[in-house]
Amino acid sequence: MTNGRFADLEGASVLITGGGSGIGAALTEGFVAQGARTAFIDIDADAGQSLVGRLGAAHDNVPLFLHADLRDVEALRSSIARAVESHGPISVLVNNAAWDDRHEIEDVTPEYWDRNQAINLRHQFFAIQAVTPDMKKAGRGSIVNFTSTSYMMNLGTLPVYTAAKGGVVGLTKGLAGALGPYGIRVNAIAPGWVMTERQKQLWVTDEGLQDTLEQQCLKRLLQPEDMVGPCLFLASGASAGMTAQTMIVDGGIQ
Ligand SMILES: NC(=O)c1ccc[n+]([C@@H]2O[C@H](COP(=O)([O-])OP(=O)(O)OC[C@H]3O[C@@H](n4cnc5c(N)ncnc54)[C@H](O)[C@@H]3O)[C@@H](O)[C@H]2O)c1
Repeated sequence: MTNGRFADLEGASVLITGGGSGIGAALTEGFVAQGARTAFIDIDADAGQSLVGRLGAAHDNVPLFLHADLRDVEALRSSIARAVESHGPISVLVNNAAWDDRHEIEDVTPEYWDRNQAINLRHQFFAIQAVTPDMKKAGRGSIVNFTSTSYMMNLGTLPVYTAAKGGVVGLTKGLAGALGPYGIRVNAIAPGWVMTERQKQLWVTDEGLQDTLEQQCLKRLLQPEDMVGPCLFLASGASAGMTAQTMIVDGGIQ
């Protein structure tokens, strides 16, 4: 896949949440390939270390893996502080981590609700809160929040997740308004169905794939790498006039 070259990302200090596997790992690799000083936070130590090993063998700018649970706001804050210590003030934040758990309405407890929102919505706000003081000082910064087309699709199997993903769009627009005067841009990416290992292991069925391909304009399944170009574009000065937007990357359904 060709992602092009975004010269201003070379040497940029980039932080990606959930960057150890799935779409996040493709994003980590994409930013490393641009020459960015890339840090990623993930709860999965094995995935994080193996990604560092793989990318370290191919690139000089080895990414920094920060092992933390993003539901723990203090752990998130201290991970961000470590990224800043190693790479300098963050100029690009990618809020990617999520947990697309399925649930029945009657099984959702207040504790489940809070846990779900903590990984699907809350950490995005607190990561933004932590990086914006430095971005304000620099007078620039780009934030990319991952939402999902699922919140527009009346899916019945994961309403707590889709509520959070709808919230990501509201968060994106609200913070774009608050941070635009400081030169900080906040945009979102809404992927369609992307064939990560987790999707293949847990949710893919022949019928689901067939339905998706029938609905998509593009008659191929989306891969994690399909999210990289759009994210690099939103992170870089190539999109300097864009903020408060949600870019849909779903092969043409919405
Ligand atoms: N894959 C899809 O089809 C799809 C569709 C629409 C939207 N998205 C969105 O794209 C983004 C990436 O999705 P994905 O499919 O790659 O997800 P994934 O589940 O494959 O990967 C998520 C990553 O986040 C990490 N993570 C999960 N919980 C964490 C926690 N508490 N603390 C720290 N790290 C944690 C995981 O270890 C993993 O590396 C998400 O925001 C998701 O909602 C994905």
